[in-house]
Amino acid sequence: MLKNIDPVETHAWEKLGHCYAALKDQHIKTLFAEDPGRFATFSARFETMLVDYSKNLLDEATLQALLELARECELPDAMERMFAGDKINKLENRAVLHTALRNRSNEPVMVDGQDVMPEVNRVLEQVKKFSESIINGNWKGYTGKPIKSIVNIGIGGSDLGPYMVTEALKPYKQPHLEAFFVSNIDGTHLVEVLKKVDPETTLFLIASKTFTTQETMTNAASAKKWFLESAKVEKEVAKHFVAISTNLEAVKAFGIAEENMFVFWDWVGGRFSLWSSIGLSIACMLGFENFVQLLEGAHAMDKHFRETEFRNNIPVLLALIGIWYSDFFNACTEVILPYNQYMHRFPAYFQQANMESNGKSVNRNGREVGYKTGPIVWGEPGVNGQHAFYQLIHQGTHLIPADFLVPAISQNPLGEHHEILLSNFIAQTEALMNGKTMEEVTEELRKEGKTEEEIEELAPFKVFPGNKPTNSILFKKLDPRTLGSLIAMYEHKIFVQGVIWNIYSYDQWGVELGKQLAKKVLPELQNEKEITSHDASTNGLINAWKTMRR
Ligand SMILES: O=P(O)(O)OC[C@H]1O[C@H](O)[C@H](O)[C@@H](O)[C@@H]1O
Repeated sequence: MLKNIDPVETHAWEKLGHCYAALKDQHIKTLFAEDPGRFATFSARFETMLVDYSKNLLDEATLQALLELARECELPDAMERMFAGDKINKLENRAVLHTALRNRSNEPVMVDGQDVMPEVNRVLEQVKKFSESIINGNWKGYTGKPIKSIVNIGIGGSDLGPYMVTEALKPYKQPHLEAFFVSNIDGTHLVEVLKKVDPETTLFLIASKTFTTQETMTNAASAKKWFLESAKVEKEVAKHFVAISTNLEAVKAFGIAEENMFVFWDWVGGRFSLWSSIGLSIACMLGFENFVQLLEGAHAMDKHFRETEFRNNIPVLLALIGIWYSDFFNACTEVILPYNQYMHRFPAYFQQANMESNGKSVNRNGREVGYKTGPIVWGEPGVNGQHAFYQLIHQGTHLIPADFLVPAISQNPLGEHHEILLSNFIAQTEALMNGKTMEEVTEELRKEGKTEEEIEELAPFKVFPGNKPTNSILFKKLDPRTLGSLIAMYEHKIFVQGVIWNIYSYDQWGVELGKQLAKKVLPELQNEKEITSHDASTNGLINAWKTMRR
C-alpha cells in the first residue's frame, strides 16, 4: 500500500523551499557562466535523442531535492505497481496498462491473475491482417472496389492519438489511401469529409471505448445513413463499417458484426489508447510494420523509464522540472513547441493526455490539495508561434516553461529550409535564456544612431529579461520508433507528476457534469416553449436561440 502523502508534507519539499530561496533571484546565464560543464551535467540521451534541460533555473542541489521528493512520494513503488497491472486507477477499479499494449518483450503482465499478453497479441494479429487486406486491396467494398478512404469517427482519446500519429508520420503513408478524422458533433465536420469520399471505396472506423459517446454515436449513425443512401442494402454495412471498442453489446446494437469488431480493454485509458486497436487507422495508413515500430519505440522508452536510475531518467527529470516551476515558481502553464510541421497535432494530443489526467484538485485521500497540480498545456509548431505568441513568453508577465522538439534531419530537404528552421529553434532557446539587458539595448540603439533622448524613451520596451526556462529535445529523425518514444516519454512524465501530486491521474470525472447537463438541455431545445428551469442567463440564451433560429 502506498502512503498517499501530499508532496508538501515531505522533507524534500522543505528543502526545495530553501533551494527556491537560493535560486529565485539567479539568472540561468549565470549558472552557465559559473559551470563550464553545465550542458553535460544537465542533459540526457536516449537512443538518437538528446534532452537538454540545462537551460533551466536548476542546480544540482535542487535536482537532488527533487529526486528525494520523488522517492519520498514512493515513485519507485508506484511505477512497479503500474507496470505490474495493479489497479492504480482506484476509483474506477482498473489497472493502467498502456505499457502492456507495447510490451514487445512479451513477458507476462497479470491483471486479476490472468496474463493479458495473449489477448494483446491476438488483437495485434487481427490488426495486422485487417490492415494488410486494406492496403493490398483484398478487402473490397460493396461494389467490389478496394478501399481508398479511411474515415475514423471518434472523439477525445479515440481521435487525438490516431490523428496526431498519422499526421506526424505522413512520410510513411500508403500513397493510395487517405485518412480522415471526424470528431466534432458539429455536422460540418462529417459533411465536409463526406464531400471528399466515395461510399463505394470508404471504410468507416467507429472508434469509441464505451461506444456510448454521444458525438461519436451521432456521427456514426449519420455516416451509416449516408452510406446506405448509396448501398441501399443493410448487409453491405459489414464491408464498410468496423468498430473499435470495449463494448460488444453496444457495437452489435449499432449493427456491426462481431467479426468486424476490434476489442480493447478497460485497463486502457482512452487518452492512452493509440497503442491498442484504436490505432487501427495508423496501421492501415502507415502499414503494420510501422505501427509495430511505433510500439517498439514506446517500449524502449518504457524500459528506459523502468530501469534507469532517476538522475538520468528522462521522464522523471522532465516531470520534476515541471513540478519545480509550477509549485515553486507559480507557473500555471507549459508550452510544447515542435519545430516540425508534421507534429502539428502533438501539442493538442498532450493537452488531453496531460490536462485530463492531472487537472485534479482532490488528493488520493479525498481531500482538497493545497498546492498546484497539472499545468495548462498548449502549443503550436514553433516557428508559427514565434510570429504569434512568443511575444508573451519573452516579455509578458507569466512564466511559461517551454519544450522545444526538433528533428536533426528533415524528411523534406528543400534548399536552406531546415537550417533556417534549426537556426530559429537555437536562437529562441538562447534568446529566452539570455534576454537582452538595458546596457545591450542602449548600446544597440546608439549604434543605430538614436539620440540619447530617443534611447531613454525606447530602451525600456526593448529589454528582454530572459531567464525563461526551456527544455530542448533534439532527435535524429521523426520516424515511427522515435515518435513512439517521444509519446511514451510524455506519458510517463504525466504519470510521475500525478504520483508526486498525490492525485489519481487515470479517471476524468471533470468531463461528466457538462455531458449530464447537455442531456437535460437537448429536449428543451427541441420544443417551442419558453424555458424557465435554469438561471436567468441560461434561460435567456436558450430562449434567445429559439427566436434567432427562426
Ligand atoms: O472512446 P470513447 O468512449 O468514445 O470516449 C471518448 C472520450 O470522451 C470522454 O468524455 C473522455 O473525456 C475522454 O477521455 C475519452 O477519450
